[in-house]
Amino acid sequence: MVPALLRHQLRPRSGRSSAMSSVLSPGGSLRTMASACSSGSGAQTLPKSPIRVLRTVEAVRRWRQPHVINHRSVGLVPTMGALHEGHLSLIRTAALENHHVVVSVYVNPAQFGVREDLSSYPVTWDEDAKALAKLDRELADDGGNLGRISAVFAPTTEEIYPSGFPGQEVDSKGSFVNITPVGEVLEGASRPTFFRGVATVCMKLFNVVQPERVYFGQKDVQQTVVIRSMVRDFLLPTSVVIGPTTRGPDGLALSSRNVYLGPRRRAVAIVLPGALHTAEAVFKTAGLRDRASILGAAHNFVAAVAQVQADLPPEERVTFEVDYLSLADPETMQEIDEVDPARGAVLSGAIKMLPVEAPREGEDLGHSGGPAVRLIDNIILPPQEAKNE
Ligand SMILES: Nc1ncnc2c1ncn2[C@@H]1O[C@H](COP(=O)(O)OP(=O)(O)OP(=O)(O)O)[C@@H](O)[C@H]1O
Ligand SMILES: CC(C)(CO)[C@@H](O)C(=O)[O-]
Ligand code: BAL
Repeated sequence: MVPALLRHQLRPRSGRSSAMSSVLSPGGSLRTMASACSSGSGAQTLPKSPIRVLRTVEAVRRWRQPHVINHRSVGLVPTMGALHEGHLSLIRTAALENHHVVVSVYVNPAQFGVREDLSSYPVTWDEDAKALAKLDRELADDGGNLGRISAVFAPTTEEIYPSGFPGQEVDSKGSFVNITPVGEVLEGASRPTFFRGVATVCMKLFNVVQPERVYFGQKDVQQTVVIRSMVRDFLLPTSVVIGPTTRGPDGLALSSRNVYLGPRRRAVAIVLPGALHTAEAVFKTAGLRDRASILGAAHNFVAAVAQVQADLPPEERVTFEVDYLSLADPETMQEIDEVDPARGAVLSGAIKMLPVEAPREGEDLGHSGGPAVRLIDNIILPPQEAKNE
């Protein structure tokens, strides 16, 4: 059987870099968002655009109702804003397949650990609004699309968590959705409240928007497995569509958090896709299937890059730590010793780019002064077709 994750891969598109100019705090973003919207006909819209901005659960439900009656399909693209070409590619796919596309923009506190970057997470509402308006015009001009961006759902935390601010501690009480064991390994091991927060907010977004289809990026591969499991196990009436990872010209996966890197660390961050590609080649080109050979190649690649950096003077050097390099089953994300050709596998990794130890004068260290940045990436090793005898 071909695992579901692998059946939904789309062809990759290349992307632009994700430089974000205006960076505001989450609180500031809401004020900016409100003032950035025009409200000529009563409903708020993005500037110079027909895209509605819906801020409440009730407003989404009111907007949604006639589309249920008229059998118009809705595709939801959940995001945390700071939009880049990866997000836009998901929206393009959603517009091909649905009469209406809803993009949610919400930095969900429940998925950030207490010591994570909730307070500095990049918020670029003005740029996001412009990117969405521009994309919507592009979608309208292209006759091949079924729909356009009909609405942005940008709720407040009061709307999404009516019982109060969600707990960020592992033992917090509250109404949470837990998807285990898939949510406990890899990203879940490093970020113990992460998938609880993701599953909880996605359940809420799906309940509010009631989309026929939801769109997620392969960049966050374990998240796609968690969401698929949630949809299956809670019998949710929505289809999960996975879009390919959009990369910069250097091969680095686009990510809102790349803005933290600054040029020096960005140049070295490609160690992660490099390691995964090296491991992929062991499987694809050398034809080896065992864990030691595949992941050994990735670890050797990383060690070689780390050595090059260690030999540089501190004002040129970049340091990083490998969180994990993994070879896992595509349906469960559990580690495997050997790739089963009928199932394929997911090669994934996470690295922490450490702060620059000796900044040069005037050096651009990245957003928020260049804190440690955790980056993730993955490559799918697809199942091999059975040969016809
Ligand atoms: N490079 C990418 N290619 C395709 N999809 C992406 C890419 N980056 C993010 N996505 C998808 O966009 C959706 C929203 O992601 P999110 O807003 O967290 O952006 P992000 O770039 O992943 O941010 P972060 O840096 O916090 O991980 C998710 O489904 C995510 O997988
Ligand atoms: C799916 C998501 C929008 C939930 O907050 C987030 O985890 C993300 O952006 O990948
Ligand atoms: N794209 C995943 C969101 C997060 O890391 O919080």
